[in-house]
Amino acid sequence: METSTPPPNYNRLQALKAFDESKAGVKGLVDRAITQIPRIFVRPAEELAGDHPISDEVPIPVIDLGGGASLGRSSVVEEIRGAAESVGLFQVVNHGIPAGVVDGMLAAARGFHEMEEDEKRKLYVRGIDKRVRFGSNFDLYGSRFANWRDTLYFLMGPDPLDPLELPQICRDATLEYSKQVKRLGTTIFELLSEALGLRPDHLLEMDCAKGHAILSHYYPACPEPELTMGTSRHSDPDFLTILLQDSIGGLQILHQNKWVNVPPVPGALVVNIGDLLQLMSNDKFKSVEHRVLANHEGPRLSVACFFNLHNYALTRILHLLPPHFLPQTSPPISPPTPPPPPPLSPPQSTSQSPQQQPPNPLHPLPNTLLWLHLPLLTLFLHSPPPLRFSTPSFQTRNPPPPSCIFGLSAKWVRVVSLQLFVKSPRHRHPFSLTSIRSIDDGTDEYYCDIVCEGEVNPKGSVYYCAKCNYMAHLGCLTSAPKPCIKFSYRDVDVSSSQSVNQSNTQMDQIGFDNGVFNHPSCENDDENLTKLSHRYAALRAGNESSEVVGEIVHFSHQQHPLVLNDLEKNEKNGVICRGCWGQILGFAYSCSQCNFFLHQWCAELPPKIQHPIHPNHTLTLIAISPSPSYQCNACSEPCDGFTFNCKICSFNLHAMCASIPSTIITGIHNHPLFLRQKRPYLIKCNACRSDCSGTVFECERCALVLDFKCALLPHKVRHKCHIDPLALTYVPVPVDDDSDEFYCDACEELRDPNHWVYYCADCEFSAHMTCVVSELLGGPPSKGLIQFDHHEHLLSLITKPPFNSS
Ligand SMILES: O=C(O)CCC(=O)C(=O)O
Ligand SMILES: [Fe+2]
Repeated sequence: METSTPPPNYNRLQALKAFDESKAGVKGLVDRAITQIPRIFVRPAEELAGDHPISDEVPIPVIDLGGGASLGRSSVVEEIRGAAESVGLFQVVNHGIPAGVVDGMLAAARGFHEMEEDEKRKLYVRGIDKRVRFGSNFDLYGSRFANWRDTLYFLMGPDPLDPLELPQICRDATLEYSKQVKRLGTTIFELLSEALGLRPDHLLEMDCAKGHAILSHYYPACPEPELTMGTSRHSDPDFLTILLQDSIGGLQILHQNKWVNVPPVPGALVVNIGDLLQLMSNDKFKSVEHRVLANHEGPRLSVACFFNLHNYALTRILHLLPPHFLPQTSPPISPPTPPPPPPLSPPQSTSQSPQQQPPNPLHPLPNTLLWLHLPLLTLFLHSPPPLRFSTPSFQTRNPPPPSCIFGLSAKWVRVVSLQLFVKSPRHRHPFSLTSIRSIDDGTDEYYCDIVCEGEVNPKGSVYYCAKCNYMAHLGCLTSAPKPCIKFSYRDVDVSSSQSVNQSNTQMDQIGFDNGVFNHPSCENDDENLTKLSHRYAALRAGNESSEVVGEIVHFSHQQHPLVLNDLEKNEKNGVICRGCWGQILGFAYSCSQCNFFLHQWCAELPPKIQHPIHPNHTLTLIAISPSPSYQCNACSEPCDGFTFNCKICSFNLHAMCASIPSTIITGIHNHPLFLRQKRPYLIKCNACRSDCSGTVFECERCALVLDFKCALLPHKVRHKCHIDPLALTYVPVPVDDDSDEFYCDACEELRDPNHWVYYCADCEFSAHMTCVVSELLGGPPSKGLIQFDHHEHLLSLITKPPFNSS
């Protein structure tokens, strides 16, 4: 085929750039009456060859939200649960959005896309900073082929969008549709919460419906539709999408390796689960891959509403307690009484009888974190929690951390890591929270060995004992008849005085060797871990509430007991933790005789952990002074303070680095990034282009690889070098630029155009990553102050005191 073999002088980048600079989108091409599609739109031959067959065998569920006379809320919840679990997509009718509003939205979208090119050009922008933008192929320079589609994008919330920012031609219709679709989204999140066995407001309380964006897609008629795509195969990187499509069709989902049509149903809206909800539900709900075919017929219009937090947040933890992990027969743990579910859609709803209520949730939410699950955690750009906790370890290395410490890994990391390790009376070894994917023992069926013997979802996570290759459903283990014992002392049964005495002996054996304090449990059987925890528990007075004052003997400061107290109340805020060198604000352990403080989280770190990036051996907690022989295998910085260590392999992880979730979603990239061990072959970080000598985060969909530190960089910062916020971005090289030299607008030195930059699209200002956040990257400190958009104060540097255990 002529179009599949590029002519010898074909310059793809130039062609992309020409299309981009026309700012007229695909509609602009069609208006010029082309008969062949430009080569940038042609799907590569190997992709065409590897495509899946099309099938209509699987009917797409159509769910009547009105319920009808005989259907109650519970059957709607059941239908939604079935669809979200099996297909990941369904259509809803009787959804409560009036036909006039829906039609008005489609007409308004069409009105915008069919305006004069000059009018649309005013909103044409590349980059993701604008809340209102028109464009074609937002990933133009990064995708393998361009899509036959233009898009108008509005970020409607969480912060309200000034209505005057919307183009007048579609303003009223979009505002009305946005309001109605948000209301529908709220209803669907309630139903989905119930489908997970949770209180109706659970997903709403986790801010799932807090932000949404409206994308109006325009798919012009295509002269060669078989050669391209309207929208390439993808899944949505949000919580949930509600899609309005016109009657042309072309949307398909990938189900059991076949492309299945999602036929337009009059009056229906399409709902699909996004990646975040799949993660949060521990893969119970499916974020289905989908695409849109190009078509001779056109234009096709669709309006997608993405429920997402967008760039609103800085760092936020999402945790969900998936009910399918809980045996149905388990007694409820102080279940709260769920509020009555709201009506589904105003006209048809009937009041619910008690029998129609969803089953009681089995757990109080969200105060217990028993089932908090590492791979479920999602990092968003979000305002940090109160500044009580220390910086991640790589920030606390050289140079020292900003004094007003924000948390890339703040409270949530601390909370999370306490839940990663559990000890159950049913098994002698501790269990660690592990993704099945990382176990990979050659089998493809997994069973709960410890409790129910039932099958385990191969895409989910379990509590896992690596020594015995035993696993248990998260819920099975944590809802075992006797409460399971978490490694943190606070959950340990304090009744066993015998254990306390035995652990005294262990405590006496703590050794000091080459600047390394060995945790007493290093050399001993795992069962001592429990005993040690018992000792902590026995020493502690009071109960779980934050008012408690507890006392422990800590392995890193054996000479005196440490007492837990509120430094804020005692006006001692701002002291430094000897475990992680972060500032302490609020609760901490302190020694009344020495100037020695530990964050509560640092003091309560588990003595041993099993970590997904070092699965073959247990890691032991040690406290060390900086030494070239101890380098963190995640961030590659020297270890200093509390470190998890494998003696056999000389493998180390800063306690903080060990606590970073193995799945993150950051504003830097649209898809989840997965924590992976260093590859056997040399691999370069896409952002800084340096060899990844440590652990990486990678996207399974885009072959994007970021080293540990770059992946955790803030997506957006405000820095003294530029007046507007800067976003961490890859900025494509302008091909028409005569000069082949590129400069950093902050330091005015040369920059490598292949490296990511902190970028302001409005001013085309680009700065080296290191110029903006040198503190985080371990380079020379940028002088003075730095501001991150998630923290209102400027951050300054403080000097770290030398490590000294007394
Ligand atoms: O246009 C469509 O039907 C689907 C659009 C879509 O998948 C998206 O916006 O993510
Ligand atoms: Fe999509």
